[in-house]
Amino acid sequence: MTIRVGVLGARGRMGAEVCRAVEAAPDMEIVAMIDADESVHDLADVAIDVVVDFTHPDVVMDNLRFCVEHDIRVVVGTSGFTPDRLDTLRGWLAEKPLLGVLIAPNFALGAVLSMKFAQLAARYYPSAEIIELHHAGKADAPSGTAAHTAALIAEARASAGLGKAPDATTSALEGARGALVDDVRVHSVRLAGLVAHQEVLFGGEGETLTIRHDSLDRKSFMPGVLLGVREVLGRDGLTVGLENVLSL
Ligand SMILES: NC(=O)C1=CN([C@@H]2O[C@H](COP(=O)(O)OP(=O)(O)OC[C@H]3O[C@@H](n4cnc5c(N)ncnc54)[C@H](OP(=O)(O)O)[C@@H]3O)[C@@H](O)[C@H]2O)C=CC1
Ligand SMILES: O=C(O)C1=N[C@H](C(=O)O)C[C@H](O)C1
Repeated sequence: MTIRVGVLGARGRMGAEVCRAVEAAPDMEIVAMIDADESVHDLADVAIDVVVDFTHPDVVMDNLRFCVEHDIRVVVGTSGFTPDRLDTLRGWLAEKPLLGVLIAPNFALGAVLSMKFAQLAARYYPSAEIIELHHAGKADAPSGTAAHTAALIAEARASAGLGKAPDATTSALEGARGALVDDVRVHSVRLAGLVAHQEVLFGGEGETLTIRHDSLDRKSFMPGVLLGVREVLGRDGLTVGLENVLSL
């Protein structure tokens, strides 16, 4: 069977790379390429198995609502998913129990592994902070990957009974200590020349541990995206995180 794929955000940095990867995949074909000057509603008359969304946090929920209403499975790379948004999506999917949506904050294998490593390390260190570094064209901060990593760290810290990280700061310029995500400090760097990078820093008695991942090319995301397209065909309901597909 050839998987018929539609790409939303097809002319963007990620969307264009996804179109190339799908075209090169022996078991997939592109049946629709939609960008900002077209509408997701154009998919209504297209025979399609999976939509891949790499658009913008402001539009991704409308795209998802349309796809769920039209019984189309979706692989989502777009960032901006808060717990509220995930709950809304779960509500829509509850009405369509035979439909699947996969959302992955990061499709790069190394990024998924580094989040898992961070989750594992978090219980052992009183201090944990995240530095995420991206290209200057990125719309949102902090990154979806950093927010997901912070949530995993916070969960691990809570189940280990760790309280707040030590921090004697009593005076600081606004932003100097980063943003608090689930009580974890996240610092966002935007720099021309970068692609997508993250460091998770842990500190304890006389030692630090740094877990760093670098996406040096958007090709790094493609094996994960193609895996997601194949997997979402057989998965009903909402899956968040490629770690679940990889059974990590
Ligand atoms: N999960 C992952 O592994 C990764 C996730 N991302 C995320 O993917 C998203 C896109 O990133 P990136 O490709 O760099 O961004 P780009 O801005 O390069 O691409 C987004 C594209 O979507 C288009 N677009 C905007 N609104 C719509 C719409 N309603 N329907 C269809 N297309 C639309 C944009 O058009 P226009 O420019 O005209 O507005 C643009 O061409 C971001 O949220 C980013 O964080 C990125 C890399 C990896
Ligand atoms: O905008 C990007 O480029 C990326 N966005 C995702 C995020 O917000 O985490 C994934 C990756 O970091 C690249």
